[in-house]
Amino acid sequence: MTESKCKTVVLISGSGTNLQALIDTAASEGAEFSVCAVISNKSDAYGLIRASDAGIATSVVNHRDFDDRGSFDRALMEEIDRHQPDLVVLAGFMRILTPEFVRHYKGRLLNIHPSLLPKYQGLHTHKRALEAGDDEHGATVHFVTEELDGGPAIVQAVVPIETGDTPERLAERVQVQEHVIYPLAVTWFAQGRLRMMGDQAELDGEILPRSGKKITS
Ligand SMILES: Nc1nc2c(c(=O)[nH]1)N[C@@H](CN(C=O)c1ccc(C(=O)N[C@@H](CCC(=O)O)C(=O)O)cc1)CN2
Ligand SMILES: NCC(=O)N[C@@H]1O[C@H](COP(=O)([O-])[O-])[C@@H](O)[C@H]1O
Repeated sequence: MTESKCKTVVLISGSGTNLQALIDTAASEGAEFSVCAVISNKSDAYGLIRASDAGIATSVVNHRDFDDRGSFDRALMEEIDRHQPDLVVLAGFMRILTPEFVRHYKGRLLNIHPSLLPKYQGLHTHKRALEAGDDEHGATVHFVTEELDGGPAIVQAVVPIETGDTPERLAERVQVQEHVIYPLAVTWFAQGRLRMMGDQAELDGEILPRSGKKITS
């Protein structure tokens, strides 16, 4: 990475509240990274409006326009690489990526997942945590690997589950913490403090625990 800011491309599929948190952090005094482009697989993603309002380049690569995952991912890679990013950030991006894509961005591809990984990989995590009777839930920022939501964890926010919680109410409280930990992890990467070492994450030269650095709300 040169002396200039860490160039980040953000991939979205929906509302973009995590994108907004990254945009706001990138716009703040002393920010260590910039959001240079936002790419969505869905043309109606509200996150595209958030990016446009912030003067950030946007594009849509719709997975429905391709015959298979491989061709979609190659088109996505071509669009991403036009911006020559230092880091690619998945922020509510809802497509499973192929091994080819993951290899291409290995070590510079992050995701935020709405659970305390390794619990509840995949979808519908809030509902699953409630149905399991867990007393806590949360979110995890991790490096992306071929294994779905199985990459090395970087940072986790723990959110207590409250009596009467619904998946929607729980998701709201989890997202408040997502908007804290995602900018934090991206900043660590931009500062050159965070890297992926094999199947582990390393911060300031120290291997992080399996579930990442814990932040309790
Ligand atoms: N190879 C990887 N790809 C992706 C990862 C990853 O860790 N490795 N993380 C996900 C993000 N994610 C959860 O955090 C996730 C996104 C999407 C899905 C999924 O089942 N997608 C379906 C379509 C669902 C939809 O369109 O609503 C699919 O792709 O068929 C699971 C987990 C991003 N990719
Ligand atoms: N498996 C991926 C996944 O479920 N990601 C989740 O989607 C939401 C996106 O919200 P946003 O578009 O408002 O940032 C976030 O809560 C994120 O954890």
